[in-house]
Amino acid sequence: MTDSISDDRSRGARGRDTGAFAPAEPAVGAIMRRLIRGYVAPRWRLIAGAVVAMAVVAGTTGALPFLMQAAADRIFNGKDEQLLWLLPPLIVVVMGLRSVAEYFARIAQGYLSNRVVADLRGELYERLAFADIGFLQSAHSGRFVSIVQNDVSVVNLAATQSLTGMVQNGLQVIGLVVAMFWMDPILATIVTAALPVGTVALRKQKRKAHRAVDDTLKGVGRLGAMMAETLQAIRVVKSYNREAEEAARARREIEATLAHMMTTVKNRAATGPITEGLGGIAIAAAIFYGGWQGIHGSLTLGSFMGFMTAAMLLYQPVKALASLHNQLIEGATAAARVFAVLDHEQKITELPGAVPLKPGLGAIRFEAVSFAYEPGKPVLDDFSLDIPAGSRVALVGPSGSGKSTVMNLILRFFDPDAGRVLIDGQDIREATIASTRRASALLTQDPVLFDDTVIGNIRYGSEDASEAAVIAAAKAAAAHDFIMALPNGYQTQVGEGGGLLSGGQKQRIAFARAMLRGAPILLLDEPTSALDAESEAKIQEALDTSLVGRTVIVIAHRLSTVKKADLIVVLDAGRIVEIGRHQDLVDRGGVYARLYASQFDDGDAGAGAAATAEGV
Ligand SMILES: Nc1ncnc2c1ncn2[C@@H]1O[C@H](COP(=O)(O)OP(=O)(O)OP(=O)(O)O)[C@@H](O)[C@H]1O
Repeated sequence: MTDSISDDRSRGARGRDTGAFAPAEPAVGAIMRRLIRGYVAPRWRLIAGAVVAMAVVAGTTGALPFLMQAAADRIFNGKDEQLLWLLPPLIVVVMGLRSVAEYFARIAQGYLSNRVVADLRGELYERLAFADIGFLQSAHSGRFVSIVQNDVSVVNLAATQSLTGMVQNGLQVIGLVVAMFWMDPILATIVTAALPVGTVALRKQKRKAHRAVDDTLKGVGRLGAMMAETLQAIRVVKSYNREAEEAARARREIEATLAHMMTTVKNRAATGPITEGLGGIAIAAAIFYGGWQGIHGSLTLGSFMGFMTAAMLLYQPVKALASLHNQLIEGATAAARVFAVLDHEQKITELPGAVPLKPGLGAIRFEAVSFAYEPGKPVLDDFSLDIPAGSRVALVGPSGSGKSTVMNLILRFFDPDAGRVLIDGQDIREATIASTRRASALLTQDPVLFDDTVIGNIRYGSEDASEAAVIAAAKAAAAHDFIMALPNGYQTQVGEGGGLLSGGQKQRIAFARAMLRGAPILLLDEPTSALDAESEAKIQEALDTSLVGRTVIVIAHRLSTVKKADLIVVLDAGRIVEIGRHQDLVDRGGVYARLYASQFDDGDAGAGAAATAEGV
């Protein structure tokens, strides 16, 4: 039993990975085609320029053996003095041309690969921002960060660079092989016979290379998740003296990832002996055959030297091609993970003829709604509820009874499995997503502030709002006075997550943001539960005065805050077990009455409640 508990904990949120980013062994060809078609081909002009530059590099490389042959045959043997004056400047011109072409080829290649990275990152970021909440919750956010940052870099390093490298080196190989066959077809056959043998040997490495890279990327993703979690939870980490354990946990992951990286390194290094071994045999055979022909046949020293120059020059691009093959697999593996995120099918989508939700007063209706986050585990079961416009409704019930889920469905974060949710008589599934969400303003238990100024945070989602409107919203949220007392007033930077403000201040800024949005529906997910009595009283007062006419749904554990609600909905296991006004429910003596009594028997709850008894 103990073991299973510790297993669960070590996996926990830290180990979450649905496997969505770890496709089976990727079809390298298909992935490369997609990468080329979608990201490389649109820059065809640049590619054309790069190919021309690479062709010049290959052509000038192929010309060098001929120049060597001419030097040996006509200058040394033929004593051609005129050529002696001509050849060196010609070599300088050829080499100069080669280096200029190489310079442009490199710039084009660098731009192309970085462009692909930029495109992929932009697309991923956008896709993640629009992704379903359910998908985003399927893995730690650190893993998504790692895919955007790390996996995409591997696509760049391996896929696009190796792709251009393959073109460049491939052209050189073609140039040199053509030159060799031109010079001596038999010698050329001897040297190039090694090429197909090497190809077969390299293919065998493919599976190993894929696994190693996949494991490395997963490890880096886990490390990213760990780091994000440790930093976010740093106050808890320190207060529990867990710094050393957190560091040790990260170190274990780093060491495991290092082992996977070393497999990749060994795979890459293994291409050396394969190409070198085969290259050595080919050159030895060429020397023997060439030497034999030199002694017994008609092969001149110049022809032999020219040929051997070509054979030696061939060695470098062939070696590069061999290691690029491994890099290509690495890049394809990373690209497959990136594409898995890009291809994730959204479940919350708009119908083809979706229309904007007509602005109304915020009446909400649940019609026989059933919903489960996971198949077979129903959270709402045949749930029907009518919330008239402008009313204040409190959702109460035990933890896990489905209160937040009701809000998730109003915001269309998820769709019901059965039944309908209507806002002002319109099925929200038939409306556009943006207009549905515009109908509500959400205030969560844990207020979310961005690393921006106070005014930037209040204006979030209402960027066009005037300064006067911002101030009016801040006043309605009882925030104006403390904002004015901040060092730079509305221009004060709030720090990461609003870390430079108190919990109550953050909540009031978040409330001002919700007020500024001017939505007819306000969803309050226990927004005051973490506040001190004074902050809570201020927010309650603001709620009472500023929200007249709006539909307010509040989730509250402390029942003192819901006494004035028009309707109290008591949930249990996804069903409404009681519904009515406070006094009616107390008089009925059912679940609510018992919950209420238990809270007021409890000394703490009673004391906390006393200050806010005039709540919603
Ligand atoms: N994203 C999710 N994926 C899977 N299950 C979930 C998810 N969110 C909630 N649940 C489950 O759905 C049930 C209802 O959760 P919900 O958050 O709606 O309850 P709640 O009444 O708001 O609880 P609390 O008062 O503790 O916030 C719970 O059993 C919870 O474990």
